[in-house]
Amino acid sequence: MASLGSSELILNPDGSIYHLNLLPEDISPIIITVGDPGRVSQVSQHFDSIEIQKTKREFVTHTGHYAGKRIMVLSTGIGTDNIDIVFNELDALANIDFQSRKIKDQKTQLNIIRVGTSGSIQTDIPVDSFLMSTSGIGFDGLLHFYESGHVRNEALEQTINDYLGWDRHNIHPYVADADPDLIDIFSSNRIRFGITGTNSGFYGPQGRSLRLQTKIPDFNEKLASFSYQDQRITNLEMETAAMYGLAKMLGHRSISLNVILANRPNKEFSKQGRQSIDALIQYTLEKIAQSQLV
Ligand SMILES: O=P(O)(O)O[C@H]1O[C@H](CO)[C@@H](O)[C@H]1O
Ligand SMILES: O=c1cc[nH]c(=O)[nH]1
Repeated sequence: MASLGSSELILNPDGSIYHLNLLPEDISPIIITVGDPGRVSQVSQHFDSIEIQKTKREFVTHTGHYAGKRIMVLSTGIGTDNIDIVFNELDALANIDFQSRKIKDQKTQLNIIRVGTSGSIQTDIPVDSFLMSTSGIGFDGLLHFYESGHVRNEALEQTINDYLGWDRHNIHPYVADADPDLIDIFSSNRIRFGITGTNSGFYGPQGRSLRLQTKIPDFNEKLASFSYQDQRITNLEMETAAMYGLAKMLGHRSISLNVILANRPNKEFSKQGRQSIDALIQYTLEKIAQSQLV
């Protein structure tokens, strides 16, 4: 097997990976991702000890210990463009030998758990509730750049594309599912479930209009009216579908948990977002502590 060239696997002078600024020993197979760099310490403040703190651009990492488990929390910033960087570089840290620049024979599987925020498109999913994404519908296009057909949920993908008929707008979403083992670990009666729409923007791509007119005026309503095998599209955010697709292609496991900050049809926004996010962080850490994850 040929070595990966220095323009492909890019390492910093200290041997760390290009964007995340991490060495292979800095990571743990239990990884919490958050969008907001400020949310990293909101997670790690609950750790029993913090071993590593590193930062570059929007990528802040704290690795530490919680209830006897080594856990890392990493900020991804906003959007699936960053998710592409984060997942490829986390996988490189786990599964590429940085000395030989060759892919390791023995792979390490990572468990990547998003603790994020999102907007509900259903009237009955209130602000400050917790939602687990069983599938992600990617309007962002990232998976179209990879050989990803084998990991996508093609039945749901076909159904949603037939229903929307938005090929005329150059919009052809892909679909990828959550990892079933992580669904079991993080489920409880505190969690709502739904299909999450992931898009490449916060305003027009989520049907928001301040001064600019959107091209599809009933974007959110059309998504909210879709159903598939008793499941609905419940919420919109900017990372989940790409996380699910990339995790499956790379042989990792991923789950996305979100606090609902906005209820779009009810035109409400949480007045206690920080407390709700902290509650989801503590819920997630407890579920990790109780799990067999190592
Ligand atoms: O709070 P995070 O995790 O960043 O998630 C949501 O918030 C950001 C937009 O405000 C997007 O990243 C969206 O996915
Ligand atoms: O409406 C929302 C709220 C949070 N994050 C999003 O991406 N959209």
